[in-house]
Amino acid sequence: MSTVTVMGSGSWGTAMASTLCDNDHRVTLWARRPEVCSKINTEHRNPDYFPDLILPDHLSAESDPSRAMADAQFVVLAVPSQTLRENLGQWRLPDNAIVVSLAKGVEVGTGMRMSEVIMEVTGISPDRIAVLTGPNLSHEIAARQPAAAVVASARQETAIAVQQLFHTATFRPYTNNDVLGCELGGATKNVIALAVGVAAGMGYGANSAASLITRGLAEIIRLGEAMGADPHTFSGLAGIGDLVATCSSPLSRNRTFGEELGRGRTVGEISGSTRQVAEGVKSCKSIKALADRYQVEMPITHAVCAVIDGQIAPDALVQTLLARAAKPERY
Ligand SMILES: NC(=O)C1=CN([C@@H]2O[C@H](COP(=O)(O)OP(=O)(O)OC[C@H]3O[C@@H](n4cnc5c(N)ncnc54)[C@H](OP(=O)(O)O)[C@@H]3O)[C@@H](O)[C@H]2O)C=CC1
Ligand SMILES: O=C(CO)COP(=O)(O)O
Repeated sequence: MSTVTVMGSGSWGTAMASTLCDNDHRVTLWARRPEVCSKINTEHRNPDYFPDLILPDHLSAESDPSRAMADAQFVVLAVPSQTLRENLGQWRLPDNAIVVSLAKGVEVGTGMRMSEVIMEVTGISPDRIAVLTGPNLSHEIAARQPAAAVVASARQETAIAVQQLFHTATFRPYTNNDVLGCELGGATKNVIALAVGVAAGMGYGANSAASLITRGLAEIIRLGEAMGADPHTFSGLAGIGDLVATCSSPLSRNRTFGEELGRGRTVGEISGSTRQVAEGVKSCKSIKALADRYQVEMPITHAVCAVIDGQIAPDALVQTLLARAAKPERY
C-alpha cells in the first residue's frame, strides 16, 4: 500500500484517484474548490465531472495543496498542461516523492513537454518523473471498463513502481523508456482528433475519419523522429492506441470540440459552454511551432491551427488538405 496524492480533481484526476483506490492505496485528491472537496468527502461524488459516479468511500479530498501532499510517496499531476507551470510554482512537492504526469499537452510559448516543465520548475531529477498515457477516456476508466496504458520514465525502476501502483484488475499499464515519444503521442493526437471532429461535424463518415487518423499518424511520426523519439512508440498505446480512441469516441472533448466547429459554432462559443479542457485547442499552436522548429511537414496540424485562429473556416479544413499537391504515400 502506498500514499498517493492526485493534484487535480477534474475528469482524469478523479478517474485515476478512484482507480488507485482499487489497490487499497491511501489516496488523497486535491481540488482547488473547497465545495468539490466537501462533496467528495461527504457524498463521495464529484458531480461537475461525473454526475452519476459514486466514488470509493476511502478516497479523501483536500483543498490545501501542502496538506494534500503531506507524506505522499507518489504525486500524480492531473491539471491542464497550460496551467501546470503556474501550479508547480505555487506548490512544494514532497522530497523524494515520485512524480507522475498525466497531462497531454505541449506548453505554449516554450514548446516544452510536461516532464520538461516539471524538471525546470521543481528541479526534480528525470529519474523521479514518470508519464502515464494511452487510450484512456476517463468515463470508461471510471466505470472500470478494461484498458491498457503506458508508463514512461527515464529510469526503469521508476516506471515499474508506477506501473505497479496503477495496475488493477481492469487497468493494465505497460512500461516504456521513450518519455519523449509517449508525451508527444498524447499531445499530438488531440490535434488530429479536432480535425476528425470537424469532418464528423460536417457529416463526413468513416473514410474521412480513417484518412485523417492515418495521415495524422504519419505527421506525428515525422515530428517524433525529428525530435529523437523512437518511431515504434507511435505504433503502441501512446501513439495509434490513443489516436484511435480519441478520434473515434464521442466521449473525447477534443473530437467533440471539432465536431461543434464542423457544425458551425465558434471557438469562443464552444470554449464558453464547458469547464472542461480540450488540450488540442491550445497545444495545436505549440505543436505547429515544434514542427516549424524541426522543419517537419504537419499539414493537418497547420490546418487545425488555421481554423482555431480563425484564418480559415472549419468547412475549408478538409478542402485545404485535399487540395495539397499530389505525392507518394510515405511517412
Ligand atoms: N479526461 C480524460 O479522459 C483524460 C485526460 N487526460 C489529460 O489530463 C489532463 C487533465 O485533464 P482533465 O482532468 O480531463 O481536465 P478537466 O477539464 O476535466 O479538469 C481540469 C481540472 O483542472 C483544474 N484546473 C483548471 N484550471 C486550473 C488552474 N489554473 N489551476 C489548478 N487547477 C486547475 C480543474 O478545476 P475546477 O474543477 O475547479 O475547474 C479540474 O479539476 C489534461 O492534460 C488531459 O489531456 C489524459 C488522459 C485522459
Ligand atoms: O486523452 C484522452 C483519451 O486517452 C482524453 O481525450 P479528450 O481530452 O479529448 O477527452
